[in-house]
Amino acid sequence: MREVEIESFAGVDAWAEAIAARLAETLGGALRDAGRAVFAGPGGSTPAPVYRRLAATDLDWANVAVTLVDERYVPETSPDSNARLIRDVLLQGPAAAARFVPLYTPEVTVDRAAAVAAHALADVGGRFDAVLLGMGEDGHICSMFPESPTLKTLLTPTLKPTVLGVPHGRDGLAPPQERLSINLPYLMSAGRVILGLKGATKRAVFEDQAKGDPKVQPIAALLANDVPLEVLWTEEG
Ligand SMILES: O=C1O[C@H](COP(=O)(O)O)[C@@H](O)[C@H](O)[C@H]1O
Repeated sequence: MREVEIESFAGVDAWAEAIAARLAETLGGALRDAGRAVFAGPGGSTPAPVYRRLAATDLDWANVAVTLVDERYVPETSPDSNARLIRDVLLQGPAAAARFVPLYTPEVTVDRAAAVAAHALADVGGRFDAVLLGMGEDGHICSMFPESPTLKTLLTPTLKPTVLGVPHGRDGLAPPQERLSINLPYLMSAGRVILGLKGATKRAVFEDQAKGDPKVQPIAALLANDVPLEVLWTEEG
């Protein structure tokens, strides 16, 4: 199991600034090398300060594709929509020129929507240059939830990068939502993966889960496989 240093920052501003700068550096490098770049980020309560700073970065956003690492199976009109957060906070200012690739489409089933999303991500190269992750207090990243029936498949390192449908269960939302999630191979093939953590509880959860079973614990799976992971933490929750 690989050791990854947890980099600590004094306050949310310094933490968000550092994450946004690293994401922008990696996206800028991909734009220079390939003329295009792909970013994938989370929803939830953590990323907004990072998205606000990244949105204002001077990048060739017209050649950047922005997508999600996971999505609740709800339309963007729902307050639970991760796409809504991306549109409201990241795709603003200079970053409004980016191409957004949502994961949610209204299909007959969540699995059909996952297949459509997998195709859409393949259409923008099937690989992410820069990824931002959040983590729930149960140790989930993306929509890789403990005891979820799709967890082992999502964490299987030998599959191709794809998007899977996740049945509703322990996501903490009321009512629980079906989900769409990228799988671990998408993180293994990424150029850079930054996990942003806030608060003492999440740091303790990360350190505990890092010692877990990579077949069923997402943090352990990140460390047991070749994910280019950096962990940035601030005490301020
Ligand atoms: O439900 C989700 O949870 C995780 C963690 O959310 P946070 O509020 O603790 O930051 C998030 O990364 C994911 O995108 C989201 O769908």
